[in-house]
Amino acid sequence: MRHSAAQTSLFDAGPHTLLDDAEGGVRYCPGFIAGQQAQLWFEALRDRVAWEARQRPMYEHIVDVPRLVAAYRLDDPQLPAPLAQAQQRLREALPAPFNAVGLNYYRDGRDSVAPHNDKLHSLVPGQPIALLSLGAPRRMTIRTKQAPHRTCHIDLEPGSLLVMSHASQRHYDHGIPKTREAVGPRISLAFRVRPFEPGHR
Ligand SMILES: O=C(O)CCC(=O)C(=O)O
Ligand SMILES: [Fe+2]
Repeated sequence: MRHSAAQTSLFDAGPHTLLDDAEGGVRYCPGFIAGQQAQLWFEALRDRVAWEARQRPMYEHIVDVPRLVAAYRLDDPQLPAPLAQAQQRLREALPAPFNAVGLNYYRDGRDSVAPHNDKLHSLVPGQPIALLSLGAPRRMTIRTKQAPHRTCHIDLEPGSLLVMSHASQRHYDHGIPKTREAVGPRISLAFRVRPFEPGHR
């Protein structure tokens, strides 16, 4: 890891190591972005991103993906300002050469993401995934893939950053379960290092 004043401030914000492995495991940093800033980014992205409602096959049916999504390459000239600013903040804190961001918009407690690991073939080995949370808090469940399953729950607060190692994707699944509790809307930004081919858009 690179050492810089900005990186020290990441650690000053009080990261918690939830799981450990040779690549940094899974770390949670509350207050990575100030609350007011997180709220402004939430509102701007909610209102300006061209959110997509997707469908996917499940067994012999086609089902709605239970959240709205969007994705950008970070070199996109149309990149919304909050994403460029968030990328800059990440660059101060982590050495990873993030080049892509996936956005998830959970409108209410019925929206969710099923337990999964991020697709390893579309990630550069050794590079982390950084999840920045905006809007209402939601609970994430992280679970060992192998029995006996060990489960950890973490409430992802607005302005928090969750950094997951590439290695952690092989051994753990993560998801945002549905909840019957009255929860407000949440947007997550998943910054990744993708193996884009030169010239590919
Ligand atoms: O919303 C989150 O915090 C998790 C999103 C996620 O796991 C993903 O986009 O792959
Ligand atoms: Fe994921």
